[in-house]
Amino acid sequence: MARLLLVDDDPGSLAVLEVLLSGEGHELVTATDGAQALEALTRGGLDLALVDIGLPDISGLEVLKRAAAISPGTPVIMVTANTSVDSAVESLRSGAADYVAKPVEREELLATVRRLLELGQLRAENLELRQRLRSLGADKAMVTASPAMAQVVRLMEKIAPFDTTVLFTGESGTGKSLAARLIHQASPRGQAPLIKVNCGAIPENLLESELFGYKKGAFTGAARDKAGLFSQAKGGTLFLDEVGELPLGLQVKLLHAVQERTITPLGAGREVEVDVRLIAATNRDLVREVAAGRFREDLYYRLNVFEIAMPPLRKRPEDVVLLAQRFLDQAGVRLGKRLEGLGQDAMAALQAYDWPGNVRELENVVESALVLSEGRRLHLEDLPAKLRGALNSEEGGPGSLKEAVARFERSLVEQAIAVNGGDKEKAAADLGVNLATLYRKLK
Ligand SMILES: Nc1ncnc2c1ncn2[C@@H]1O[C@H](COP(=O)(O)OP(=O)(O)OP(=O)(O)O)[C@@H](O)[C@H]1O
Repeated sequence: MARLLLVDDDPGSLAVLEVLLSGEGHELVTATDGAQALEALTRGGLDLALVDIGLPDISGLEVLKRAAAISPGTPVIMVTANTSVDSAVESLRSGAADYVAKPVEREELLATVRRLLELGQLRAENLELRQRLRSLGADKAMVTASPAMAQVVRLMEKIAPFDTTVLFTGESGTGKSLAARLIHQASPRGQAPLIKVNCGAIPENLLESELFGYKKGAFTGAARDKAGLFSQAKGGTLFLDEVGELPLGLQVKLLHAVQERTITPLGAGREVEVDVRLIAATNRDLVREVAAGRFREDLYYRLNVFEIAMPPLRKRPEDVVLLAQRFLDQAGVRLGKRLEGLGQDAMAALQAYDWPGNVRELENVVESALVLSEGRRLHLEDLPAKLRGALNSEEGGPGSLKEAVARFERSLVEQAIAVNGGDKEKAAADLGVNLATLYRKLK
């Protein structure tokens, strides 16, 4: 049995909610304005709140926002007065767990309430899972030396435990897929499958049956039932990569699946429930795609409940050398050719380049350089011409290598000092130089 708070200033609407929920065996607490609602939330012990968006004193959205502070464990369903996408979207953005539109339909309401109560239970049982991303070490799997990436990891840690839909945006190769995997692993769904669909790579006519599955005889060649990716991801996470490439017709079907939490396999007479957390990624500007009529606005808002923008590599210079070192080690193990590390000249060149292909390009550059390398360390001559060019053209003219090396050394020293909490002696020890050298490099 759960305790539900129902908030509506109209006695008629309140009664409707009470009737709809009466058969479920929950304890119902009612409030007819914002002040009463906040009072009830402050008293606590509520598993769920249904809040009408239009209240006489403080708006439903305001109640929603304050509820997050007063009673963060109580998910809020907003009851929106009409079918206006705006207020629904605004609700989701302001932290509502979901919304239902008036007139409230029984099945939809009950399904939403049940889902959120189940989720709440999971949450309570798995509170310690919130810590898992940390102990799992996102920063071990992901290089995150830059402030921009540290911020991304903080967001990931916060949202991993919840079923919130996440949209990763960012250029190709910035690590969106890796981040999606880490969120999945750190979530309560981490032991269940993570299924990845590349929406741009599957031909349009196959995509629907891939996603939703089909029944035997649904079309010529359908010799037996086939579970779609939604079903394969049951209990786990469905990762929709390149979601911006999804054809419009399928966008409608995806929206339906996200909204109703049901899908209909091709040729099936009835809908089946889906139980997946959605993570989507795109390197397109979806706002522009919406404006151009290529992406449905309602789907965009459903996916964009929580957006994480992956910064391009050129915006996080602190990560470049660390990533290169990691890739050099990994490729070394894989190819059976271990090197001692990166030469100063190679480091400078890696830092001077602007990495249009981001981390993936860096990974490829390091691996090919490793294959070519003949020394104990990776050097400038092992790197592709585009990188050597970047280094030479940077300040134009001779002396630029020296400057680049100096700049790089300085950033390395600063990083070491930061890592050691400002302790220069420890930083010097880490870098294998004495204190005097460290001060000289800083100058
Ligand atoms: N911060 C990071 N630390 C370590 N490895 C990373 C990091 N970011 C990305 N990588 C690695 O770089 C490669 C590219 O990353 P990924 O495939 O996640 O990018 P993406 O943004 O999903 O690309 P696309 O949009 O093309 O699908 C992968 O091998 C990934 O493991």
